[in-house]
Amino acid sequence: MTSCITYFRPFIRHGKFLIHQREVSTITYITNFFSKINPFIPTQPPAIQPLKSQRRKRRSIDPTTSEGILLFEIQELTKSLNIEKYRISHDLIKYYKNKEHFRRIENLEIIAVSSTGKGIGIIDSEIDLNAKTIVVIPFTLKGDIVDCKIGIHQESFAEGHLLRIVKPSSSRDDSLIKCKYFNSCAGCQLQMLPYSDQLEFKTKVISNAFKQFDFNTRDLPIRATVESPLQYQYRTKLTPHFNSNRKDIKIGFERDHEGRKGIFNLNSCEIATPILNHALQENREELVKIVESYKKSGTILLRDKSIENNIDYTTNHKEIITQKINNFKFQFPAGEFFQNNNSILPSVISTISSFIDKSIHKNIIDTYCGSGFLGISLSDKVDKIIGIEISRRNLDYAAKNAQLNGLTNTEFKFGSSEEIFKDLIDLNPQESVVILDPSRKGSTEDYLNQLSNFEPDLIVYLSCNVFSQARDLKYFLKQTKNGDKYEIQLVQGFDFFPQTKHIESLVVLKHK
Ligand SMILES: C[S@@+](CC[C@H](N)C(=O)[O-])C[C@H]1O[C@@H](n2cnc3c(N)ncnc32)[C@H](O)[C@@H]1O
Repeated sequence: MTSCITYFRPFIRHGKFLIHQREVSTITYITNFFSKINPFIPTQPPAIQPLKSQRRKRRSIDPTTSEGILLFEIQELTKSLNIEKYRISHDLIKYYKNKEHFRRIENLEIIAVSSTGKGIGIIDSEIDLNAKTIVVIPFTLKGDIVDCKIGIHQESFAEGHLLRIVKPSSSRDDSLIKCKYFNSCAGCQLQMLPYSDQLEFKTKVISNAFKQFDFNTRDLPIRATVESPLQYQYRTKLTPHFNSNRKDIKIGFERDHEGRKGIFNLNSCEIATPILNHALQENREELVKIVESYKKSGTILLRDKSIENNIDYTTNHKEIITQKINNFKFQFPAGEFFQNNNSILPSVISTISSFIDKSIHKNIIDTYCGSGFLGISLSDKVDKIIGIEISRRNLDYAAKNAQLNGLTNTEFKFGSSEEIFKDLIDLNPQESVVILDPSRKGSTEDYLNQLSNFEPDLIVYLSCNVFSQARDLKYFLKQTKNGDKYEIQLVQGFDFFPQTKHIESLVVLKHK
């Protein structure tokens, strides 16, 4: 009995909850049960330890990651709601991590949606009846009333798992959901939201990102997010995971369902192109054969290689893929980076084009150039394109793609983007456009300082992580030598990834 009391102690003190939601936790049952059979079980909560002694040194959290974004947005929300005390005891974090205890909450109202695409609700803390616990619940919208169970506790919030929508938000339309795995698969977050609302959500994410990095968003030219012509069936590459158990092979994605994790079998993905769905369904035996040849878990590549009337896919990382965007052809190895949603690429190119003035701009410096997609697509706007890329395989294809499209005005260099600036001494900065399109983590201070010293007339920053983009732009504008000589002329999202929380963001800066 003593060990039972020790085991349940953190919860027994909360046999009585004074909360707005009706709580039906297993703990309540257990507490009631033990209270009945053992009168020595304390009915009053023991004194709560002073905050100070419970506080651990906070690890530093990268503000451009999901965790950092949530932390910032939760702080903003609690400030706006005047909730001074929201916390989770570290004893409880440890407890939840070690034992699988779930607390069930009924009729919880979702009061906001974070830029991570997850809804946020507030419940009373389990450790301190005067404090609140923030709950973050995937697949929910502002205004939904839900039943959920509370799982693992993180430092600033608890993970909630949706059990049931009790009353839907006025924005929710579940008839729009096309995928049978929606609510279970971690891939898409927004299928229940009408597409125009998805675009609005993404514009707000962009605004949140700039706000997080101290921009006054009212002064920024943030334009409405550009829609994707294809809202389903657009993804040209999938990388399903497989497990290590060869007797029960599963090929699919990470589950995100009622707190259960792990890979689940998936034989369709509504956002992927039809040929990739064919691979997942009809050609599943082929995929299983490939997986059988591996000993461990991993991912399998599915790359759409359809072009014109030739509809096909490959699983071979080295196979050379050809894609046609506008009037240009691009080749690259199937396992290397290429943009994933071809349908929206022409509108990105035409937006960037609209800022390039043939009478002023003579050079484009395409940094983080991959296989040359941006520079080559804009090659008819200027006299010279110089690209730089850190992946040798991508770089080789940038040079080959220039040839494939009959271009003679390009030069592609191998190296890290910071190294390009020393080679630009012969170029007139006032005639130059610098494009940067780094990966999720963004650029570096070294790069941004050199960019500022070079002082090009136009800077075009395309990013799949608007939070690292906003961080970089804050640094560039405020902390580099010539940053204050630039003004932001455009901030615009492009919906490269409909039905998901992701957004591609384009920012254009012009020398004043
Ligand atoms: C988001 S992709 C963009 C590629 C290209 N702009 C496109 O649209 O296809 C980012 C590229 O940056 C490259 N990269 C990453 N770090 C780099 C660095 N320090 N210097 C140069 N290229 C880098 C990656 O290999 C990848 O090809």
